[in-house]
Amino acid sequence: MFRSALSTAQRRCFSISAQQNSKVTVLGAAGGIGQPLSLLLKLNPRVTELALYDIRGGPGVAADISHVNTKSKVTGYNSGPEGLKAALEGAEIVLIPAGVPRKPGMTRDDLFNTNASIVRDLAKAAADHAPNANILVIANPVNSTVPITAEVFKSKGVYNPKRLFGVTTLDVVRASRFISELKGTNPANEEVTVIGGHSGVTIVPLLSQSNHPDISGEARNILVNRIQFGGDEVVKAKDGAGSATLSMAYAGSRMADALLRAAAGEKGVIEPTFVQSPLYADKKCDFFSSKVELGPEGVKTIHPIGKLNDYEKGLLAPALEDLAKNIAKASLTPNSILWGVLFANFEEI
Ligand SMILES: NC(=O)c1ccc[n+]([C@@H]2O[C@H](COP(=O)([O-])OP(=O)(O)OC[C@H]3O[C@@H](n4cnc5c(N)ncnc54)[C@H](O)[C@@H]3O)[C@@H](O)[C@H]2O)c1
Ligand SMILES: O=C(O)C[C@H](O)C(=O)O
Repeated sequence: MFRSALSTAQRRCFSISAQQNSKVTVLGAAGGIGQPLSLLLKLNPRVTELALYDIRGGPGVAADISHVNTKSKVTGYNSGPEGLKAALEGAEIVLIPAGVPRKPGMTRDDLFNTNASIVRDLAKAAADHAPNANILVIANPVNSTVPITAEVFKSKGVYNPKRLFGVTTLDVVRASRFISELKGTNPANEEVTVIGGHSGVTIVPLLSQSNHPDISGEARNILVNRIQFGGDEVVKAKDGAGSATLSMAYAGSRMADALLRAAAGEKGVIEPTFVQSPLYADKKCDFFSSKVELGPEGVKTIHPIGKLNDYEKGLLAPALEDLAKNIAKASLTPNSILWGVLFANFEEI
């Protein structure tokens, strides 16, 4: 079952005995996403050291995962600045699933007040102790937590837009699976470009660029809606016990693996991801998810969106409107989380 969930590229890489020395850090490692994500990273031979941090339970999860008989070293850290520093130092990749998940009836934006400060504080530690790492933000609302992370790194003078990623891989994973269910095909052969952001209408699947540009009418409406609101499907089914964790762990592990392969010199590694992007900067969307080619320096090339049909243009307009608001919120909220950054910097002087 595990095998069939892996992409061809991932299967290939998982069977390679890699020479890389790569420390990967998970912040929020004891959570619903953190635990299976850490397990999948333990199975990746490109990861040589796995550092697991959480405000509670990091060392326990690390002890458990460390018994899996792959070569990587696993370390777990207790809550606090010392543990955080040790977890981050020397990291090539830092994944941040730390944060509160949704309950039924909530939007991802409703998580802003809680998660913005969690991500801000972890980003501050990452800027201090792993300024050159690839930072992969999973915590919601991704449309806002990524710009917050950028502001924190800027305030520390270490911002490199090529190294900051909002993880939107789950949208692409869902699109591939849902279209394969509809068409009775193998999802491994179904690639659907998904652009925009990571919440509701900001998620824009480009079916016209998939293997099935013919899907239209009510079937298309239903499929697009399912891709846009796939997260709600899981939140509803979990009935108060959180949101997607296992599929997200798979998606996060796929994104981390793509960066590790690109760092090892593999060419043509392309993943959709939410990065600082020129594509719709004129619409106040300085961050945008699209196909991005990865390289040893992180972002190598942001691919153009390609041709959209009228239906997709109709999806993109409200997506850009919402996304611009989500991005602006990261710096414009009255009780600006950036005050926290400035205050913290002031305290250090
Ligand atoms: N990007 C995506 O596609 C995607 C998909 C699913 C979930 N998410 C988001 O990921 C986040 C985590 O979801 P989950 O289901 O794993 O939640 P969870 O509550 O199961 O786990 C969160 C973990 O974060 C830890 N944590 C909280 N504050 C912390 C801090 N300051 N430092 C370190 N660890 C801290 C908690 O102790 C907990 O173990 C949520 O915000 C959720 O909305 C994003
Ligand atoms: O839906 C959520 O809140 C979690 C995540 O963003 C998802 O898409 O599953």
